[in-house]
Amino acid sequence: TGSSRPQRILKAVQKNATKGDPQSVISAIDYYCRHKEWAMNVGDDKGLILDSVLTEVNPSMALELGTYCGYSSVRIARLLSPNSKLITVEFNPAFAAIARQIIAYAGLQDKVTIVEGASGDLIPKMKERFGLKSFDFVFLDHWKDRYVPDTKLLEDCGLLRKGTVLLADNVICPGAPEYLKYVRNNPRYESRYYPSVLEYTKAEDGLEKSVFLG
Ligand SMILES: O=C(NC/C=C/[C@H]1O[C@@H](Sc2ccncc2)[C@H](O)[C@@H]1O)c1cc([N+](=O)[O-])cc(O)c1O
Ligand SMILES: [Mg+2]
Repeated sequence: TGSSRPQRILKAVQKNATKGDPQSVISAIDYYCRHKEWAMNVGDDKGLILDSVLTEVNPSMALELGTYCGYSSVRIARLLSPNSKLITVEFNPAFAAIARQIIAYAGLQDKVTIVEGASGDLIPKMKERFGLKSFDFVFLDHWKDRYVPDTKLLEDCGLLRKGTVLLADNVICPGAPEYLKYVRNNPRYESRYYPSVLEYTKAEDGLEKSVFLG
């Protein structure tokens, strides 16, 4: 039994990045996944769009669905203001364990809370568990068939407020057609598509930004 891809990504971070330097962690993962072994991080092309939306929103409370190795957790948390927080939800304990180490290596452990479990189970418990009113920003990057049910769940649990920004990865590749239909035909959302490429490839992909109108 050899190592897993997430374990090899962690090794590449420990070998090539500087402890406490989030940008070097991001660059180390991007280099490894572009030149050695592809992995499903949002990546450097779509990452620049994520960065620009985050800078615009400047969220106090951010939610990420689908942590994987923590690449986008680091991208998000490095741009948060002091006292702002990211909650990231991960279903697979092995992935969560790697992500925790990568987030800590970047020095961002005080800004990021990784919760292990399924988004569908955890979203209804978030208000009570974290004493929060609502999220200012949500990054969707988990199972693509969970984008619509979890968006509806966030609405129903009162976790979205007027102006909350949802940003969804992979709306073209692998694709989230039901989600695009849901947010684009819904008067409660103002949506915009940001064209880009699938991480580390030339295939078409993009991010959908949707503002909840309340
Ligand atoms: O499948 C993709 N992403 C699914 C991601 C899933 C991640 O989220 C949880 S599932 C979960 C987490 C929380 N709650 C419930 C379930 C998994 O353990 C994984 O860490 C994907 C695929 C490609 N691709 O090119 O094939 C490219 C991408 O950028 C992708 O994001
Ligand atoms: Mg993705």
